[in-house]
Amino acid sequence: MSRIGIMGGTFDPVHVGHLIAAEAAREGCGLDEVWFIPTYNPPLKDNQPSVSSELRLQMVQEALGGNPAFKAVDIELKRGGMSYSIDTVLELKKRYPDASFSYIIGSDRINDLPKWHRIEELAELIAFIGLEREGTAAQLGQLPEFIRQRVTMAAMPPIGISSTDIRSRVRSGRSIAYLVPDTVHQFIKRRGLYES
Ligand SMILES: Nc1ncnc2c1ncn2[C@@H]1O[C@H](COP(=O)(O)OP(=O)(O)OP(=O)(O)O)[C@@H](O)[C@H]1O
Ligand SMILES: O=C(O)c1ccc[n+]([C@@H]2O[C@H](COP(=O)([O-])O)[C@@H](O)[C@H]2O)c1
Repeated sequence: MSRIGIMGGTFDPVHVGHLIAAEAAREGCGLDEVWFIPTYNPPLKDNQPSVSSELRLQMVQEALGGNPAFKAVDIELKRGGMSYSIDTVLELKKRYPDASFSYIIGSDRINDLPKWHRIEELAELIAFIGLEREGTAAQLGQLPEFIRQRVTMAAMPPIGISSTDIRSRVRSGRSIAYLVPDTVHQFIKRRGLYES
């Protein structure tokens, strides 16, 4: 049975923090593959994404390059609407009954888990692989028991990079070199994304 990690995100834009988190989860939890799934409309985010879902998907594809263990999956973009993880997990389990899925998630999002749509059902269907994110420690002790028992932490070097900071850097003409893969950097420059 293949073990698949779901790396869900807005990826507005994808950055090396996402890639390092995915690799840490893959290695730490013995995953066969990590599927990067850009949201169409992210729940619990106040603002709409700055660029279209097609562009966010294309940047993810650029970032993953030829890594055979990483793949971009457009299931949420095709579904449209609010990208609730419960809908994605139900759809993936139906389509791939022989795979085993876990959800990769940074510590900022771990702390939000009780607010996720139909979380009781989701936590029964899937386990979470948590990664500490610089600036927001995972508060596992604050989570209800039914969620806490489904979270396994994997180690990763703390990476203080966010898409918010990258967007703000581009807007103010500062460098984003090495914060995103070079292919993504060129893509952003070529299309003038995030400049205003
Ligand atoms: N630097 C990082 N270290 C660990 N996990 C991260 C890091 N950046 C993002 N993640 C995790 O990746 C997933 C997708 O994140 P998302 O696409 O929202 O990026 P973001 O940098 O948090 O974006 P924004 O700044 O726009 O909120 C979430 O689970 C998030 O916790
Ligand atoms: O299903 C939910 O209610 C839910 C609430 C918040 C976040 N998520 C998922 O968590 C992933 C990371 O979210 P974000 O907002 O950091 O891009 C992404 O796949 C979202 O769809 C899911």
